[in-house]
Amino acid sequence: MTKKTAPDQISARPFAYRNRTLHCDEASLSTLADQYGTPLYVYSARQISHRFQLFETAFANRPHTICYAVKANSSLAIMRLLAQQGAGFDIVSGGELERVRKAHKPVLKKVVFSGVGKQIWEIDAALKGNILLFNVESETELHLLAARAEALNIRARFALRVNPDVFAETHPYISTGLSEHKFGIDIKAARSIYRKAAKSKWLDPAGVSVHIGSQIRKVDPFAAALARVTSLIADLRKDGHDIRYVDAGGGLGIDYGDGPFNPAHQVERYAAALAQGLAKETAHLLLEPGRFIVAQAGALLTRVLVVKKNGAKTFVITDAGMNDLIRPALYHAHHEIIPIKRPAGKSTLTADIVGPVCESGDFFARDRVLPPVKPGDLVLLLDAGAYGMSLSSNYNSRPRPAEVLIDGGKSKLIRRRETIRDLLAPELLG
Ligand SMILES: Cc1ncc(COP(=O)(O)O)c(C=O)c1O
Ligand SMILES: N[C@@H](CCCC[NH3+])C(=O)O
Repeated sequence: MTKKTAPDQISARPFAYRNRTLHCDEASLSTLADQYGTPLYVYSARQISHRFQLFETAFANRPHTICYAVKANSSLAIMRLLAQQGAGFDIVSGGELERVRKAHKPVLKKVVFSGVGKQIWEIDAALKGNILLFNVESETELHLLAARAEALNIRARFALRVNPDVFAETHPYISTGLSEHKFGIDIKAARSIYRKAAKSKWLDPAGVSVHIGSQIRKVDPFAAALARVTSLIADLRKDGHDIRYVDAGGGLGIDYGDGPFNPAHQVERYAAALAQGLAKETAHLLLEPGRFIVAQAGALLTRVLVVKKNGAKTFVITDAGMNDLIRPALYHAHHEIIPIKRPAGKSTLTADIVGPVCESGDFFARDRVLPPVKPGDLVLLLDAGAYGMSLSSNYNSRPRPAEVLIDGGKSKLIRRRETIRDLLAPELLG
């Protein structure tokens, strides 16, 4: 088991040079590449636990449950690590529910279920698992939930996920809290929907939830969204509903650049903003952080296959591609890229770092200045622990990477590398 570390004792990233070789905590990345091959996702259990504890500490003064957002990194081993620390989970599918069951079954009672298109089999499985809360995103879903609850003779605790119409100042693809987005229910319509729902004995209006987007660095939008939710809760109480939970969603951002970043400070500012929005509201607070917990704890280790020039441009082609880490292609996201062997001199190369996939969008960085590299060298893409492996695919029939967790100086394989046989297994020649 990972020991709890005091918030100020560890740096924002677990990757650092020791004797000129990059390590993840005590493990040499060059040794890991030899042992497990590349591309390889590497995570620090210590950093994940540390981030979780930062959240616990920042919210220690009020009743709360941290429901880690499974979509950020759905590894069973990482989920188990977090469950052992007391985490609940935010899920968005029947598949993620099954992951919770497999990682640590008793934690089903700390699960909240979000998502705009829940299907009957998913609702049934969650009702039977007696999860904590359904975050309902439409009236259609509310009717379906009531019908399934009646069919199974299980009363459903629910929160409406309200859309507060607050701008989250993040990439448009990952902003969710404006009325133009598909997520949630217009906050102005919520009160009357709770009134209607309360007429069904199969529905328990137990909470209100909100989630305004992801990778949000400024904390004011969280305060604004929560203030609107708090005022709704006051109205719902006047209407006689027994609201016990307020779900503030996830979305706290990290620093993907090379500047200084103080995670403890960031989560404290976030907690203060939520406290401001909640004012005197004392309902049990649910939090759904994903990225903040796992992004910087993980990185993608890859080997350079080719260095080539096309006209004026230099390309560094690695054995990882956009199918392994799609964030740069999808959002033009920035990931720092560093060599595993610390460079001796000061000379540099300006190049596009790209994968082998047959798409021009298959890049990790464009016109990036980095120390000279040659085929066979290892490089590391930082901050890839969230929305890396969980967004990976088999495009170009490429088996997905293996994953290792570094814990107490030891490396544990937590997902073996896929094989071509794995890829072809579900297919039928017809
Ligand atoms: C409902 C919900 N909760 C939590 C999260 C986790 O967000 P993040 O990883 O930004 O903390 C997301 C993703 O944006 C989400 O859609
Ligand atoms: N996939 C996004 C985050 C999406 C959050 C999910 N609601 C990212 O990589 O940054």
